[in-house]
Amino acid sequence: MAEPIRVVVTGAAGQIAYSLLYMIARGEVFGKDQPLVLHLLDIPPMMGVLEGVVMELADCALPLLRQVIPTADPAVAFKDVAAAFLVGAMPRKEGMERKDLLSANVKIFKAQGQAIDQHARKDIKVLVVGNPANTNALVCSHYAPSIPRENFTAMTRLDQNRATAQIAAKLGVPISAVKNVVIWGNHSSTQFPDPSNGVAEVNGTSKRVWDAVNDAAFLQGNFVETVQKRGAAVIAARKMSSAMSAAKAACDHMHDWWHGTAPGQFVSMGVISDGSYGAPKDVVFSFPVETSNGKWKIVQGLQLDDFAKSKLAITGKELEEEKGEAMAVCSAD
Ligand SMILES: NC(=O)C1=CN([C@@H]2O[C@H](COP(=O)(O)OP(=O)(O)OC[C@H]3O[C@@H](n4cnc5c(N)ncnc54)[C@H](O)[C@@H]3O)[C@@H](O)[C@H]2O)C=CC1
Ligand SMILES: O=C(O)CCC(=O)C(=O)O
Repeated sequence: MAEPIRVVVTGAAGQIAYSLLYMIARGEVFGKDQPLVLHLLDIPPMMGVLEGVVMELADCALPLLRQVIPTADPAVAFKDVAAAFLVGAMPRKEGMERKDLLSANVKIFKAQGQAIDQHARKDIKVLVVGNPANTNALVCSHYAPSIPRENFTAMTRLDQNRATAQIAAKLGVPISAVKNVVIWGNHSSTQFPDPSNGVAEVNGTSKRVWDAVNDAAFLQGNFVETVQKRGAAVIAARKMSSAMSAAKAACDHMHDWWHGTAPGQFVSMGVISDGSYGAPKDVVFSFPVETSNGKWKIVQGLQLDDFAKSKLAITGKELEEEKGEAMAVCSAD
């Protein structure tokens, strides 16, 4: 069996972590033959709750879990870690936009970027989940200059999973029959869920999602809005933000980054933009990517119509504004 790897989850006493830790420790992300040492970071007042999570992890009797290190010290949490799930941040309440969290949350990601820079492995893979996820990932990378910028990513896989589920339901096919419906831009209500390169297996035949659904008004209207506003709909219903589905999406994201995507499969990841498809450069923008050997590559050559281009422009503008605001907050600190 392989040597254990160290994996950190921040916000480890929170609701997403409660689902996420079990999935990671069962081997659903790094593999069923990859032993793990789990580092659990939370803030000092949550250490009592975290102790309960540690007890439960022990009581799960998971063969791959070699050690659990609960801590409130980022230096301990990030020491020698190969992968980081940065979940710990304040969630929004009903009526707020995710960017309303920016001033409180970016400072967390500045401090954690600095700790990653000093203590983590230089090939660490960082997934930022805490909102506003794209801009937090940008800030985190900015304060970890010794680590390549492509090692910092933000989660838009939940949005992709939501979009895929909406299309599958519309067509009355299983989720596994729908592929390559992707998310562009920000994990916010300006994101653009794009079915135009999606394919679906319907009655044994592979079709473009666009042709299979055959309802442009739905694909450019209700579908887009439902995915954009799904997080808010869950908050309105649950009075708490999505957690089980967020944990599942975090596992999907890291799994595909770690192990690679299947040939021809696109997944959505917030990654540092090189300006592809006219997106602003140097913001963390969600693109369709393919992954192999632990690296992601933006899928090139997809066609964007005028509708799609206008949506990318809106979400790109929002990311540039968030970047300006975040950097101002961080430099005022
Ligand atoms: N990107 C995405 O698709 C999604 C992002 N989110 C975001 O994930 C974040 C976490 O959500 P939940 O787990 O539901 O929240 P939660 O409030 O249940 O848990 C957050 C945990 O983070 C901890 N925390 C706060 N500051 C910290 C710090 N400096 N270091 C370490 N831990 C810290 C808190 O003490 C708490 O235990 C929120 O910002 C939420 O908006 C949630 C769902 C989807
Ligand atoms: O919507 C939120 O603010 C919290 C959870 C989230 O980001 C989501 O469900 O997409």
